[in-house]
Amino acid sequence: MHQKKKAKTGIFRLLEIAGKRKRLLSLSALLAIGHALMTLVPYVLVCDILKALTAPVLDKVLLQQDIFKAVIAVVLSYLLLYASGMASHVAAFNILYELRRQMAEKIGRLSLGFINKTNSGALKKIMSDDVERIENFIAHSIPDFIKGMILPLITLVYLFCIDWKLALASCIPLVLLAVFIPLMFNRKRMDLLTNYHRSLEDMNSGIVEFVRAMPVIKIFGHTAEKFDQYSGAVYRFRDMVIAWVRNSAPAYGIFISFISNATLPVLAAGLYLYFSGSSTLATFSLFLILGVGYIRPLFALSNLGSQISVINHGVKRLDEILFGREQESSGTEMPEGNFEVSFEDVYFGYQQETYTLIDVSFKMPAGSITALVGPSGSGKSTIAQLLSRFWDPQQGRVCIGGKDIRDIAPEVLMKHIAFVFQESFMFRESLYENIRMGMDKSKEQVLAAAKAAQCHDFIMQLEQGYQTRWGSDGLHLSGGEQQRIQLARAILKDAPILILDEATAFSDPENEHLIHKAFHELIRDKTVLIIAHRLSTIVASDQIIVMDKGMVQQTGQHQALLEQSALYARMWQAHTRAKEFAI
Ligand SMILES: Nc1ncnc2c1ncn2[C@@H]1O[C@H](COP(=O)(O)OP(=O)(O)OP(=O)(O)O)[C@@H](O)[C@H]1O
Repeated sequence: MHQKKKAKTGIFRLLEIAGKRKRLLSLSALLAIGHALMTLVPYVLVCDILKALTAPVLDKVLLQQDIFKAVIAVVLSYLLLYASGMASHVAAFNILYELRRQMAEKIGRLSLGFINKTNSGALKKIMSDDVERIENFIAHSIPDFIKGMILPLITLVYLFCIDWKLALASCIPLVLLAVFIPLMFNRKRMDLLTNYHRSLEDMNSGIVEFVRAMPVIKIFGHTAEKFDQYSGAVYRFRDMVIAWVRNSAPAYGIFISFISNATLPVLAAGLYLYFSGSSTLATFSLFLILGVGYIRPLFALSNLGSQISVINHGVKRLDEILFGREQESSGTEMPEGNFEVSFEDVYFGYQQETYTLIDVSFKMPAGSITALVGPSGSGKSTIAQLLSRFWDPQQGRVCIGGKDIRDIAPEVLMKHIAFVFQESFMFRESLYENIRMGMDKSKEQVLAAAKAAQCHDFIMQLEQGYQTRWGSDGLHLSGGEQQRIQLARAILKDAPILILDEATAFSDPENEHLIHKAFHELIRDKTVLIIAHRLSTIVASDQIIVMDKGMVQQTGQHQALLEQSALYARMWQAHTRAKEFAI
């Protein structure tokens, strides 16, 4: 079982993640410090040059040497910056790779239901955008932060060595900043920042939904209403930004003006000391440059607060996946050759307080066909999802061959179950790979499955046949053709237990005939669970389970159910009437 350790949060968690590349990051930090030192050298030399220029006799050799040293320092400073950036980027991209790999592995161990429920856009955002931000922070912000802290410190030490009185004057803006910086990072501002990110996300999701759903919105004439919903999110974002700016502007303004006007105390003190004869022009000039310039790197720190807030948000979402509850399994083998499925007193709810399935019990003998029917929302798909362990029941057991599926290793269970979904998921690969799906099967087996699923003919009509890439220009497969590819995958998998979820829902009459041919090939000798709305497709099933409001209302064969179940009889009548209407 996954033990959730006492998790670090926010920036501490990020440093923990970054710690995996401690050596490279330390190297980057050392190089960043070297760069900071080198950037100081030309300024120090300016002081020497000024001294040389104001000396009674001009020492040209010394002057040339200083200029040469300054050029070397500038070159070295850039080389060190480059090396530090390289090291931090290599570390960051390795961390990025590691995080994405860990997340992909973890997603494979999370319950399929969790993945199904978590919107794919949100998962993409976490795996792509949030991880990217972490890379950005490690690659850029950590070196900037080190530089921002070290450079002022070294400069001040140096300045104190030259002239402690002028150095004290240079510290005045720093002291004032120390007072005002906490004002910038107040609790309210941090809350506003969190809300800012939330409303930004709302607005982004709003626009994606608005654009994606445009055909439906137009057909149903909801453009104005949906636009209002979207523009509502935009207005909320605007209000949020205004509130944030209002809160931060005063402290930020003070921060910027201190940095920009840091010259004043040095200028005043420098003029006084120069005219009173306690300081030289060279020293005064040095303080005018360095005693003011040392504050500039602090600029980089001014954005740190908002960056940390972004990172906190991203790291939290990342950890929701990395520390997400894994499916429990004591993981043993499948019962040898016995593929009878049974639901025993199963209670299941998506939310804790309400049950979607209530005391569901039934048996599917090995090699038989069981159909689930019932009104929309009665729990048919949920039963299918429980059998393939998308979720675990809160009470009761789902068994294969008498063994609780929680006691079967997930990968072993998956090997024995094939699921034909309502929607066809196609991958950006060749049609051949779309059928093979990484299974260890020969070319002959793939082709045989495609033929049995009635795909072979339409695939061979394509210019590149099986090598045609899904997503390539000009390739269009109808819904029925995509479903037949799904059936080919299931035939190729040849799993003993098969779940068909409304597999004929999208087909046209010609496709339906082909799909039925493929079906018969697929279901031979299998334990089959079919969820079908078209009752005519399941009249010959070995048993039909009538579901109503999450409960098994009646179980039996078609003829018997017509007499015993009023609900089934009504559904059958509605179905035959619909068929007559269609004729
Ligand atoms: N991921 C989910 N999270 C929360 N509730 C869900 C989820 N999936 C389904 N439900 C709810 O569970 C109930 C049963 O849904 P289910 O999809 O199992 O019914 P169904 O009989 O298959 O319906 P349909 O015939 O319309 O597909 C419904 O009220 C549905 O809203």
